Amino acid sequence: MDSPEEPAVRVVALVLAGGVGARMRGPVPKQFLVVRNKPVLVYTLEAFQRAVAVEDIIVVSLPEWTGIVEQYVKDCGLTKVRAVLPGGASGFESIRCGLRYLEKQYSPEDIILIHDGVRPLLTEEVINANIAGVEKYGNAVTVVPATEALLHTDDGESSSRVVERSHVMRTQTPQSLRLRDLSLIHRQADEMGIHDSVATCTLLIETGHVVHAVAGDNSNFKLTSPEDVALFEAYLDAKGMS
Ligand SMILES: C[C@](O)(CO)[C@H](O)COP(=O)(O)O
Repeated sequence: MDSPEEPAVRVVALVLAGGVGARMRGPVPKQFLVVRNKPVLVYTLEAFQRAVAVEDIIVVSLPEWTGIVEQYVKDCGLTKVRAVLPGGASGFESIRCGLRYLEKQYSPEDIILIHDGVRPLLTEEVINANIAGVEKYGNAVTVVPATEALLHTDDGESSSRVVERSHVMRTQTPQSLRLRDLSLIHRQADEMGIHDSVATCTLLIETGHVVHAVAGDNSNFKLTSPEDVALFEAYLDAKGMS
């Protein structure tokens, strides 16, 4: 007798575009900055659109920009984008907004890749490494090694303690896990009185879980300050993407 077919696991990108980007000091939030005729966020969404394993993309945006994002989605043929949702006051809150939607639309076993909208040079290799990491370990956090000397500081001005760099991993995104585990850590955060956390990897640790690293790459950097735009343009030239 045939066994009943397992429903296929879907891979969903949850792209965060809800930050105001104060450090960029620009006229528009950094995810909407137009670089070589295209907003940064569109480059990021295109990386998931190209990735064969990714089925759906959900965008969480600054509330007043959702209409504009929907227009970009239409104009740029981003056919995998299923929803553009208004975000909250922090990354943590924006993930919550996404989570409420995901819990209604997807299955607990589906794999969610949480990614910063301002990391536009994400590769399919890193996306696939995240999916494989979730399948093998239950979660995957993209990291790169620390290559500089690292010093601990309490006051931001002086240090008397070296942090051994071989014990440090610099995190990037995607940070990925099954929907059921994303729901679980946010439920645990509520129970523990955690109202904010820097990232999904920090929330996993704060709620008592072990995170598993997968290799990112230096081109998957976060556009944070004005100099990063020049770096982004240099990468676009080097990769022949402009
Ligand atoms: C999630 C993150 O990109 C990991 O490096 C980072 O923590 C995001 O920080 P932000 O200040 O919310 O941009």
